[in-house]
Amino acid sequence: QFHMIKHEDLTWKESLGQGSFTHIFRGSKTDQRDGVTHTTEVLLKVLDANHKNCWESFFEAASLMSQISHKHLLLVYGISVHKSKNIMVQEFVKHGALDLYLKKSMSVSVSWKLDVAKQLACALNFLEEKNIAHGNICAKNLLLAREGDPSSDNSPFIKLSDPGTSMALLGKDVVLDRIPWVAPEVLDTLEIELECDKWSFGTTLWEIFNNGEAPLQGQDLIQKQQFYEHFSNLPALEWTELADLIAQCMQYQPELRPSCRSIIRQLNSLITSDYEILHATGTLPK
Ligand SMILES: N#Cc1ccc(Nc2nc(N)cc(-n3cnc(CCO)c3)n2)cc1
Repeated sequence: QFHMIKHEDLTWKESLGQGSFTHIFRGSKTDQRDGVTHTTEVLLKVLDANHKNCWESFFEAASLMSQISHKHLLLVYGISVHKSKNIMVQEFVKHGALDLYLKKSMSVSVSWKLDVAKQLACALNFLEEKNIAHGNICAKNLLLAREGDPSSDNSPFIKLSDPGTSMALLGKDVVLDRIPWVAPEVLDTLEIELECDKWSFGTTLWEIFNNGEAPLQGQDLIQKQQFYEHFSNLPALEWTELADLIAQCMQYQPELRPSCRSIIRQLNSLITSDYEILHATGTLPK
């Protein structure tokens, strides 16, 4: 169920960093279509050689993304296996990971952030309708395809990346380090259900409205584990309606978390609320 890409059709460029057990590189792929050679810019995601045993899960994650297509889901062109290297070939998303973008550009507006949040909620709604849990929702896995800028009215556009290697295969420490994105119930079961993505959506909302700052930044694994043991919550945002939505998503009882439809409805009312005007001008419209 995968398109196999020949290694010689890939060109490798600079390293762009790393994820869990993976390294990512900018690159390009060439393919012949009706006798014409096409060169496409791609992102090459390579599974670390010392985690070769995870290759099924690595490709499982990718195949999840290539079985279904949606405008806010990352496009995976295929895989390439060469000697001991397992490579996922993804579309190259122009502006990269959202967490880094938010940290760099502190000047995105409240409506920009709400627009991104709504796009993520739509992607999750699409997955929920297909009963597919993603399992690794976070700002680092949101890729910015279009910046959108305040001057012209074009808005940002994001794509949800593949979930990467499944929790079951990641070491306990990697799972603990994903606190507070990973839902509390996952620590016991290592099973990902739809409700887990709602929890992670709440954490990601918190990140977006804190300009990409990681929640529980700098806390060690013990402190992170205690955060769940004490049923703690993230510091509430000033905007109470938004803080309420985050709190609804980050409820310790999975069945109490809102449906995607409810999340989208609440985001729509925040988008139409006067907060943006009040926030921008300090006064409410007459
Ligand atoms: N400067 C810069 C710059 C860097 C990267 C991209 N593009 C891109 N395209 C993708 N398909 C995936 C990613 N990506 C980034 N970090 C991860 C790991 C966490 O998911 C994945 N980046 C564009 C510009």
